[in-house]
Amino acid sequence: MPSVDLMIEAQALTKRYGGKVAVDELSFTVRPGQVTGFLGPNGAGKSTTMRMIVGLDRPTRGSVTVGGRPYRDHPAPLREVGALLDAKSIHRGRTARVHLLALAQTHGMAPSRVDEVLALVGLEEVGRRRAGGFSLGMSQRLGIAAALLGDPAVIVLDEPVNGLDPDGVLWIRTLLKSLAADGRTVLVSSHLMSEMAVTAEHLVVIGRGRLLADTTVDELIARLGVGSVLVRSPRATELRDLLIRHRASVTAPEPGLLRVSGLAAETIGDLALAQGLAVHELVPQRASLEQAYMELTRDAVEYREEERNGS
Ligand SMILES: Nc1ncnc2c1ncn2[C@@H]1O[C@H](COP(=O)(O)OP(=O)(O)OP(=O)(O)O)[C@@H](O)[C@H]1O
Repeated sequence: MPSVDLMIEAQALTKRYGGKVAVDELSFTVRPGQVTGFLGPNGAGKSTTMRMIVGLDRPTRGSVTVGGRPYRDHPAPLREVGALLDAKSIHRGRTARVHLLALAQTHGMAPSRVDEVLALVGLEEVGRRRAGGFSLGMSQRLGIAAALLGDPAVIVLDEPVNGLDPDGVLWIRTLLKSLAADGRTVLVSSHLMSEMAVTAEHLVVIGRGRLLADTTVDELIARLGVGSVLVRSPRATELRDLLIRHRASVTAPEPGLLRVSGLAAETIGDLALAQGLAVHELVPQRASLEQAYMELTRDAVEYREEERNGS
């Protein structure tokens, strides 16, 4: 188990490739003990940011540190930061075990750790098979094994859910949560809000290299007004006053219709019944977290920018 809590801190982090700004003045903090989801549409700059975190790319301006210093300045970086950036970037002719053994040897880790991490990611049966023949899902697991080899306090995974079947998705969700529960700092990127909403507690959302949100999942849901209930009632005005007295926030999009946040549908129905107020419709708006994310990132979707540039 890692003994230290290490934060990832980006300050005005900026990366340019020629005329293209991939990451633009990005500042955020990733804390230990929770899974932080790193979200953004394709081309938002997530991979570039992650490469800078682990020293594979240099910032054009600004900085990113792990535990207060740049990754390159850590004496034994693999023991502090484990990363999966590109699951297919492995020596295809090597077996999974040999791949991990080579990593362990060059970083002064015990060979016994290789079998531990193979078991941890469910690859013990195929450890002696060549990695070149692995499916994307198996490669993802091998990449995660490599990231966990040094028992690091900080884990950075770029799109680890890609290519996994539903069992694999559930497995990784459970793994990430348990790594965070151990007190590790876990940063995981995805372009799927629905997956991050059930995996992460904290979210950093970027679009076109810029920060769009740095908040908890619950706060984001509240801020974007999702989790509301639509209530249709012939006595909407009285019902509205009643719900406000129960600390709900209520808007009236049209006569006879209320949009209520802060109370569950069941509570609204019970309160209305107790006051003898008829309710004709009571519809929880659950599916809209993904929509809210689309709304948040709408202007940041890469192809729109290209459309504008091309026109
Ligand atoms: N080596 C590079 N040279 C030039 N441009 C690059 C390079 N790496 C990334 N970019 C550009 O920087 C922008 C951000 O890319 P990045 O891969 O970081 O985004 P991402 O959020 O990880 O996207 P995706 O979800 O598609 O992986 C993109 O416009 C990309 O084309």
